Amino acid sequence: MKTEASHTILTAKQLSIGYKTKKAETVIASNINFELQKGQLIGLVGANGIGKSTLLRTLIQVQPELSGSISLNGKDLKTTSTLELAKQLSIVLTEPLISKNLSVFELVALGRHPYTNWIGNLTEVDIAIINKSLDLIKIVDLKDKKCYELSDGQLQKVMIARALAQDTDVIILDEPTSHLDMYHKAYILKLLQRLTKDTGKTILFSSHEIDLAIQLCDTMIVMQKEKVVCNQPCQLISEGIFETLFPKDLIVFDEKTGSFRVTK
Ligand SMILES: Nc1ncnc2c1ncn2[C@@H]1O[C@H](COP(=O)(O)OP(=O)(O)OP(=O)(O)O)[C@@H](O)[C@H]1O
Repeated sequence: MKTEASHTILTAKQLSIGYKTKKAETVIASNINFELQKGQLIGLVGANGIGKSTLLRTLIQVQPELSGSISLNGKDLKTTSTLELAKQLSIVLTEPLISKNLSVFELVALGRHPYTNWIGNLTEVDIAIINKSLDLIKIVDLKDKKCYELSDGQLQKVMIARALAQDTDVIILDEPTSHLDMYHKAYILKLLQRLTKDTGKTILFSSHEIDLAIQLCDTMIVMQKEKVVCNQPCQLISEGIFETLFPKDLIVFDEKTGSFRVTK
């Protein structure tokens, strides 16, 4: 629900996403409309292969939309330069494309790249922001460790700290909970929820952890074959959206508990 103080930060209008070659166009999803509000935690869910990563890649402009528009803080992304975009939107990918030979501090420092000169010299302000990011994620003690010494859960926290150091309004994460055990899945999503409250940033993540997303998100985007819907989790439950997400032969959604269970 929109309150008077709400502020729309990321908007998709009549968005159609997919893949285009010289010969053909494959539409993965169309008629996507949403308005994401500042300071919210937003979960993007849907079955395997439905198009979550395609949508996120389109939102971060790694691939072009087929049609429709995306705007960030009221400005169409088509008219936003790469550098401008890097100051407004940061990304955490499932498989980090980084050298694990870097120390944790060095990796988090990469988040300052859009602001540093071409040699990458860090100013005192940059260093203060890096340290604040490490502190917010509670990984100051890992600062001097090499990334290859970290567990998957620790590395995920470091990647989130890098995104924080980039100091953008919006952070987008593609499956931040993959490779993690049950405890760390909940830990990371709870951490993202805390960050939205502590920093006012808008965080959008894709995940297969629908039960956790229902409990923690302010808003969810649910991708289905026929439609993409965006609403508060409780509204989506009452609209019966989760019941139609998967074939009912194996798992069913229990509206009372807001979770899935295996059929007997
Ligand atoms: N580079 C590509 N070229 C053409 N089609 C692609 C490409 N990448 C993905 N696809 C197709 O787009 C569809 C959506 O894939 P996508 O990876 O976005 O789904 P997803 O919801 O993120 O899946 P998962 O939950 O399994 O990660 C799939 O049918 C996939 O085969």
